[in-house]
Amino acid sequence: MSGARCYAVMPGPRPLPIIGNSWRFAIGKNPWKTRALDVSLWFLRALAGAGGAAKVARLFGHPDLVFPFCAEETARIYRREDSMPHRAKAPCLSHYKQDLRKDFFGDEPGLIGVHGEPWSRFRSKVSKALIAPEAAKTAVPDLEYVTNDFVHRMECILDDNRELPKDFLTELYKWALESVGAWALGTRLGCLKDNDAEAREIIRCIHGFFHSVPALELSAPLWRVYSTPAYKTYIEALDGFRSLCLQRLTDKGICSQIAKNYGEKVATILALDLLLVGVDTTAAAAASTMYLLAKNDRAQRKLHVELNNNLPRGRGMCSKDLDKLPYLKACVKESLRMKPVILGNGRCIQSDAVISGYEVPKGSHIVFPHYVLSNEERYFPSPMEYVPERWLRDSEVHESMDRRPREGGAGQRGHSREAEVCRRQKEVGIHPFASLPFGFGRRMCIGKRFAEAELQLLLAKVFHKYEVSWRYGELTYSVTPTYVPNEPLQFTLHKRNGNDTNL
Ligand code: HEM
Repeated sequence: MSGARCYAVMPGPRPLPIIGNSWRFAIGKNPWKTRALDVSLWFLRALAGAGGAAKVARLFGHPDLVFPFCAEETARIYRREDSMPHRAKAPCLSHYKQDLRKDFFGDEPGLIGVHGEPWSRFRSKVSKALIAPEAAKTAVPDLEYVTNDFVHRMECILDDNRELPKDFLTELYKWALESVGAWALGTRLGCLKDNDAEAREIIRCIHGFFHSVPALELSAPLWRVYSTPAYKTYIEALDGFRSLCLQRLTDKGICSQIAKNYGEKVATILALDLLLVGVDTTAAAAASTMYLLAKNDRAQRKLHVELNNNLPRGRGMCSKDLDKLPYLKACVKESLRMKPVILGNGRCIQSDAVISGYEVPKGSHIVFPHYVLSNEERYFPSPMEYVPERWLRDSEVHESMDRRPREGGAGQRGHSREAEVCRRQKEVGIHPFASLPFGFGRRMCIGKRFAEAELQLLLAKVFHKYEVSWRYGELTYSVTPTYVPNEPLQFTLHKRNGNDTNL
């Protein structure tokens, strides 16, 4: 490690004797609030300086956190990771799988909250079936049914001013859960119905689960001392999801392939993991993309032109139809750049390493803060501007600009601004490690292709049918642990004339 600086001099908040740095999160004053980790990341970025790294050391019951604020360094660390990457622990979930319900999980604990050999064994069983491009492509027709039902539901829940209800984020959770159910279990769960007792029970579990995660996994682990209300809700929800997966596994869906090869137990455990991480993630991504498009007339108009020109009429959609929507895909990438669902991905290093020029001891937890990198001028010029075109290839940019409806002065000004951002983006290029919403390497998101198809279908249907507008102030966001808006998502929907033939 010659030439590297000593770990002790890496910048970071100074730990106090005995209580270290944990007290900062316990007190929860800015910039150390578990729900405002975006603020903590920008604070650490300032401490680190350009291209540097910062740390939060001596956290109670948790390894030190090291934050390298550099895309090159991120690439270097990811590329040297071993065959069994360790991610951050999810202590309460591990406790559920490995202690409380050990009789059920045994030596097949799944993917989430699992590391080392057990993770590697499980992932090698399920990886191929889930990651293969065909896995998401063949799901498109089933996902389209779910999406059509959801868009129909959106119309039904509008108020007299054509505004969506305050709890629209929960509606998005229902859509995402129904979609994962269709893909993974090959069945309809019924979450989009109002009066179905079983559906109500599932939705109660979703609420319980997602609302108790921050208290259990991000705050002081009081649940280890006594059964806190959040703990009870969480365990009840996990038991509910587990029995749902056991009862609803069918001979269709992606998990049925796993069941054929490795048995129903492995398939059920996989289904549970997919439900646990495949619902709030896609719902958050859908919420942010709708919001950013609703606030950006120019991008929304361009998207509508692309949809109008390419969506099939008189038949259902297939994966080839999604391939004709580069602008829509760019809109999703741009949303995940500005508002990534997971602010930073992590790896626990298994041996000593030099990171950003500092000696970092093994066992430290490296957090790649891609939320900060993807909102920095040096990687994405004018980072606060929503410019999906920066993700398009040259030919696609020209095509999308030519097709843009000409609407006079304001449109022209927008056009030149977006062209200028694109020009500057072309100059710096897009660093492949500056925006990594789905992670990277062997442990990257196993549901990426499915999530992309699911999002594209929903957004295509919604923005083809409606002009979506936003009549309120800027949304604020919290980490829950996904990055979601705090305020109600009361989008206003106006039907576009004659464009709902697809629904
Ligand atoms: C926009 C939506 C989504 C985002 C942004 C997202 C993001 C992520 C990220 C950042 C990771 C960690 C990757 C790493 O450590 O390198 C991850 C892991 C994972 N995701 Fe996703 N995800 C999304 C949707 C989904 C969906 C829909 C599913 C399944 C239905 C899913 C299943 C998983 C699983 C099972 C893992 C754990 C993989 C492992 O540890 O081997 N995700 N996701």
